[in-house]
Amino acid sequence: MALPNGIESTSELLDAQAHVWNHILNYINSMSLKCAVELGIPDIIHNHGKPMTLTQLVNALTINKLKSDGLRRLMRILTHSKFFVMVKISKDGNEDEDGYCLTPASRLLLRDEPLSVAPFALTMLDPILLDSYNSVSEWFRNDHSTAFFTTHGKSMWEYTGSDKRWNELINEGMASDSRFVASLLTKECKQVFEGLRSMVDVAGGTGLMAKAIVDAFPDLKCVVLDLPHVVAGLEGGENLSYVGGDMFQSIPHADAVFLKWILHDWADEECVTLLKKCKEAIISSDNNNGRKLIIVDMVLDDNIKEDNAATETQLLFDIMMMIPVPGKERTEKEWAKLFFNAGFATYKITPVLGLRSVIEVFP
Ligand SMILES: C[S@@+](CC[C@H](N)C(=O)[O-])C[C@H]1O[C@@H](n2cnc3c(N)ncnc32)[C@H](O)[C@@H]1O
Ligand SMILES: O=c1cc(-c2ccc(O)cc2)oc2c(O)c(O)ccc12
Repeated sequence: MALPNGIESTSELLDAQAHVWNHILNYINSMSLKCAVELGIPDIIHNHGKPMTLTQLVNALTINKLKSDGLRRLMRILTHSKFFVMVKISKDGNEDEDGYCLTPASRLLLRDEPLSVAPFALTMLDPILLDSYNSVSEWFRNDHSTAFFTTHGKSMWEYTGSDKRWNELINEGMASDSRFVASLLTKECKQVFEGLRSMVDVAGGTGLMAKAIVDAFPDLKCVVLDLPHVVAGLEGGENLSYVGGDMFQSIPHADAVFLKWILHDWADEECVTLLKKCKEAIISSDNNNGRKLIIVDMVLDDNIKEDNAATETQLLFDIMMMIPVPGKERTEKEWAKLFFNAGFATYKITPVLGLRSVIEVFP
């Protein structure tokens, strides 16, 4: 049999086939992870307090006991992808047994872990989002702003306002990420907030981030602005208040404006409009540490590093920002262009949040 054009040897042919197969089946890694979170496997192993055998795991889970071999195979792929490790448990006088333990990655999937990413897994792998990925080629041919719109007939934020389950899922997802970022920001980036008297968290969701910031900086008053259905019924406190509204129309005045995971939702034109509104909101502040935007978002590497997991995750986020929302992840050059087009003079990037950075922007 002739080799396909451009393939020079049988081994190159077989490597190419394995590469394609791996990419076709890669979603099974994501779905296996989702299944483990839904079944509560990390929590059950954690609560067991010591390595757990397959039999113990089957007995502890509320599953059909006839499916224990399926569970063994699920645990095998998840152990291969470093969510669990197997250790030998010695039994008096008998052969050793294998037991499953958690890894740093599966500790982040525990439900009661304050920094849990379980809500992120369940939201990102919910059919509401996954269905949109089946419309991507259709979206490339039509004039809709997102594949989410092609699938559901409305924007993701409109959908959130019309579906209670999805609204709760997405708000809990955002809140869990805010817990994660807040715990790092208030420890590692104190100087960014020190001396501020007022701040608006623009599109701040249900306000978890703002709550953590006012708790860490008691002299700071924070307003959370988000769409009316997101902040409906939420009660503020001494230093925290909520405003329902449209950030493209008006933003309350303050020393500083905080934007976490907002600008990556929007195309350049909307970002410049929003940045100009943010500038209007801070420009009259007389606070020397104020008159700034504090942005939490990704800064993509200019040079794509091959075989680098961090680069790949950033590129996956960039595609994710194209499917439910009309957004993108940006390189430093792309960020700078937005800031200068919106009339800002300087910016400072502090890469302290793993794949994301804190960007301070000054008029
Ligand atoms: C990706 S979420 C980020 C939420 C929050 N900043 C965080 O990081 O947890 C985007 C937020 O933008 C809000 N949003 C979308 N369009 C908006 C608008 N026109 N005005 C105000 N908020 C808006 C959504 O309701 C949602 O809470
Ligand atoms: O569609 C999403 C989903 C999220 C999300 C879900 C669950 C979490 O625990 C965290 C985040 O985040 C998004 C986001 O930040 C965005 O800008 C657009 C879409 C989504």
